[in-house]
Amino acid sequence: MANVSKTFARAGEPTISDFSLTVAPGELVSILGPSGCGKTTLLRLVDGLLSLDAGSIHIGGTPPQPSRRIGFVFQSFRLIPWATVLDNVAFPLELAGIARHEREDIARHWLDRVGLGRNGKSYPSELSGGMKQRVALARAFAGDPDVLLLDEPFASLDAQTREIMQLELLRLWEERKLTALFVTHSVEEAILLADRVVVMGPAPASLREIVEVNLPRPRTDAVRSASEFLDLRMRLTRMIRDLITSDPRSPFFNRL
Ligand SMILES: Nc1ncnc2c1ncn2[C@@H]1O[C@H](COP(=O)(O)OP(=O)(O)OP(=O)(O)O)[C@@H](O)[C@H]1O
Repeated sequence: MANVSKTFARAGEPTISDFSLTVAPGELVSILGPSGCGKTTLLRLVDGLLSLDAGSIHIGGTPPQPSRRIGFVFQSFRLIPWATVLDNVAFPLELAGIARHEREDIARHWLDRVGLGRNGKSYPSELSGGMKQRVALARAFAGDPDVLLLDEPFASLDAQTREIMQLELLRLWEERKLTALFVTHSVEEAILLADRVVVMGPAPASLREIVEVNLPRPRTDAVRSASEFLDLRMRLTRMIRDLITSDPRSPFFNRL
């Protein structure tokens, strides 16, 4: 994406301004930044749900448009409450016109991959938060996307489930090696997952820094105690805090 800008009519000033980033196929990029700096907006521009005011976005050479090529995983799971787990995973495949047998086979495969092979007949209300997010991940992977957009997918999970889900996502991503943009507020999560961490700040300079994460893969829990991990965590934590406390619109302006 090159020189991307987006202004919401009611906001008056730009939410995203002059944002440029090239993501390699198979790369996992984490996006960090203070609340309200435009991280979700950026994902919605990549998904084609929102239109650009300026600049361009290309995914494998073509402009974005909502399709099976792009998978989205949300913090709020967004499962269909009255559909079974199997039907939830199969639903986007149904929209894509895939025959019932085939779509159910694909859905069963991905439910197996996330450890929910026995829960296909359950309803979302019968599942824990971690299980719901596994269903959402299975649904996203079942669509066989080229690009996966994840918007704080683990933010509502308890700490232990969150750590398990991070490793689970890494396992699936390493198998499929799809291109992924992962929005998070957790510096630790951003580093653990990513090849690069993009730090966003409020407009007029949406892109503040791109940090390479040169930790070995596969990433395991042991990575969290590596000295490079701890140094990066400190550096990024300070960077985000400075962005918050130096922003005159932030309630924490000049506080620390
Ligand atoms: N549809 C919309 N109309 C008007 N303003 C919007 C719209 N969507 C988002 N905004 C504004 O754009 C700004 C960025 O919102 P966005 O949700 O992208 O930020 P974020 O970095 O993802 O925030 P958070 O980390 O809190 O989730 C906010 O000020 C928000 O109020």
